[in-house]
Amino acid sequence: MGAVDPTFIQELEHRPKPAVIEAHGIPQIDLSPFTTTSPATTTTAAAAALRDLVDQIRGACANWGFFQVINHGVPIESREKVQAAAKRFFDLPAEEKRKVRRDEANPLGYYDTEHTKNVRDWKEVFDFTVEVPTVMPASYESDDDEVTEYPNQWPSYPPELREACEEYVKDVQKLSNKLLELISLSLNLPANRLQPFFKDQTTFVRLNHYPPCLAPDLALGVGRHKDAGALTILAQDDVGGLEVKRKTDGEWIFVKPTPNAFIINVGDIIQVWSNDTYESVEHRVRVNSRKERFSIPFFVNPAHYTVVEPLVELTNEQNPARYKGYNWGKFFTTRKRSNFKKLDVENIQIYHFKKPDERKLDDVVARVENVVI
Ligand SMILES: O=C(O)CCC(=O)C(=O)O
Ligand SMILES: [Fe+2]
Repeated sequence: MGAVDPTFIQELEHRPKPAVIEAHGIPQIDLSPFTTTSPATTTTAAAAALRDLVDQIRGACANWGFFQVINHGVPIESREKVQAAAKRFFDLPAEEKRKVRRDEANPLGYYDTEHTKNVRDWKEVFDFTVEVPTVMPASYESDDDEVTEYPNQWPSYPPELREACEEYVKDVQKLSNKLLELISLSLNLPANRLQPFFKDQTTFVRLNHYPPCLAPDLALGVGRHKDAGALTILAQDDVGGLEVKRKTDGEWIFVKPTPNAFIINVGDIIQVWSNDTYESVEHRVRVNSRKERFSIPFFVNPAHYTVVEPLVELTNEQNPARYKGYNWGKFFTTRKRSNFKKLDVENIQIYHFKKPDERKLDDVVARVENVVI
């Protein structure tokens, strides 16, 4: 990427601030009580440690929507292999990378012109799915029931990329299952309550590369957004750039990299399942004039046919469902469509499925905060 094209330039109010505010208090959670024992623990001490862990998860999800985990069980070598192979891939000439370029029919593979909220992101990506095959609706049209398979497009160079990614997803998948169990427990649900939604999961992994940028004050690596899926398990390198919008005061907070930790954020689907007990949090990525940066989000997404709606156990007469159900596959394909083409319309959001009374309230909040939800 050369000089800064106007398509990358953020509106004044969305540009990164020169002064970085570092995160103090983003919870760091030690998963060892859960990674070394199973949830069906027997000893009293282990049971108490698990209860404490579930309390920490509840607090982090409710107050931040965002936390880091350590002692998560994913071997460091597994992550390092993907990072090294990703660097070799992104170092290739553009025409080589474009051999596995994504297109409208297959949104997996390489891509360098992604837009977030209609402004181009300063990044290039490589996407692949965890399940092979991954089944998705063939179109975003609500009356079209046809489905399609998304094939992964592995490059021939570097040859080790595919195996490194396949090993990595096996390890992160275990962490994903554990986190879903912990989140279920934290909502006072059985540990396996969310598991059935992921039988034919549409989980995918993205390798992000943010090249150095000549105008880090004007552009963003990824513009402000919330993750649409259930949960994101993010590995970031030691350069840093991720910023999270703090719930308490709306301030953008820099998430300082912690070696070998994963950053977990609650996505829109958990917000809906939990009927707003937990909220997905806006985040963005600033870029750097000198250093390139790599990150690897693992987007935990349910089966395409999942109707996403508040879980019945979490709603009652006093706390009625705040959302109408929506089809995950159709939601995803609608999003992809507007990513693909730079459409001058607002992207589909869970906000659009809020029940009328709730929506009115959100309109007021959005106006007060002056944000586009
Ligand atoms: O690179 C990062 O730190 C975050 C990337 C991100 O938010 C995304 O790809 O959805
Ligand atoms: Fe994100």
